[in-house]
Amino acid sequence: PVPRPSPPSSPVLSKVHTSAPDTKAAIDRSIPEFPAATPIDEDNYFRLHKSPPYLSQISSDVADFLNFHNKRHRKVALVTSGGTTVPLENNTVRFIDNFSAGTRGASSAEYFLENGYAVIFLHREFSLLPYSRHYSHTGNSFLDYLKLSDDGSKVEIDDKYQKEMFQVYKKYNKATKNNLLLMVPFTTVHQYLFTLKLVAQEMSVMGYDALFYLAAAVSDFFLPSSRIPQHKIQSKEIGSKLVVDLEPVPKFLRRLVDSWAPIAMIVSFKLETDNTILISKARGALKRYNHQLVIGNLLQTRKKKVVFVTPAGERWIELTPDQIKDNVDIESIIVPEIIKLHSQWISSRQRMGL
Ligand SMILES: CC(C)(COP(=O)(O)O)[C@@H](O)C(=O)NCCC(=O)N[C@@H](CSSC[C@H](N)C(=O)O)C(=O)O
Repeated sequence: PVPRPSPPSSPVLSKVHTSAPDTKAAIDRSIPEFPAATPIDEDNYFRLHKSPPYLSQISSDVADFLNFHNKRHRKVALVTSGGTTVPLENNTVRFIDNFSAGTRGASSAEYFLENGYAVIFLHREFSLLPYSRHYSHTGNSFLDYLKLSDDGSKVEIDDKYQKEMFQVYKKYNKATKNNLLLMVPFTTVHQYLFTLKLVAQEMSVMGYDALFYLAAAVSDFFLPSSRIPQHKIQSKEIGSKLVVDLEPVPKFLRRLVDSWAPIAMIVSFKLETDNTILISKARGALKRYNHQLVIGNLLQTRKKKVVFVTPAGERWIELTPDQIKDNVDIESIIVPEIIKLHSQWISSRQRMGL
């Protein structure tokens, strides 16, 4: 028997960082102008833009991770989380950001792990992470959870946090010790699209055991390499106003469903702020991309209710006042529902002999 590779002792962090501007991939005037969003030109985006320099590192981390879980017939969820940025200069001083704290993705990743899935967490670098989200970005410093020992000789966890932190740490420890969580960062929409395409294509080895859960807040417009200034835009040069001429981001969801991951189950999120258009926009996305589920949510109420939109119709999931009072994560209800749908998806494909 092939000796089992011993799992890494810490969450496999692709040893890459994405938040520093990649000034080397500077202006490339040789890249022709092209409208990025027409279906025919979508792949031009990938053909004509340079992929992030660290992608081969991520590719081997993902391949090892998938190989490890494929051998164990474990389902794998690709959870995307956080907002993508659109840099306005190559030496990025200004960028357009998409709102997302990363709660939806980080919390959902925990519930996928708790339900036996392995998770590739494709996340905005420095946004909320599974498990540590309970103690970061909370307005407190992590030092607020610590105290000095009675004899003052060392630091330890403050007693009032022991019980809850013990539960969180046990789950974190199980995920990391068993190589169940692979953390893959992005910052720009460019990095996100190249990495999503790479991971999606590698996940085809998982067949129907692959699930895509697209909670990242993805930019709809970007500044093509052919037009991005190299250095910080000088206000005196542009006079009183800055005019930014953006292109639509390639409709990657169409590429994901049609070509990168044609047999996996794909769940996307539709974010709106106007309740009167939420369901129609979610239905529109489902019809346009022909994937399995769109979860609609309003920015204002995203932590309390969401709507599942499938070809069969729509169904709201809403926390009760008691659940809100008890700080129940809505993802603790969403994720098991999705897992049920994933099992049904797999059996239906197997019944059809696909
Ligand atoms: C971002 C939130 C609201 C979570 O918030 P935090 O917990 O604070 O992180 C998430 O639930 C969500 O709606 N994510 C999806 C947001 C999004 O950008 N959705 C896109 C669909 S994916 S981008 C798809 C692209 N436009 C295309 O058509 O291919 C959209 O609404 O249009």
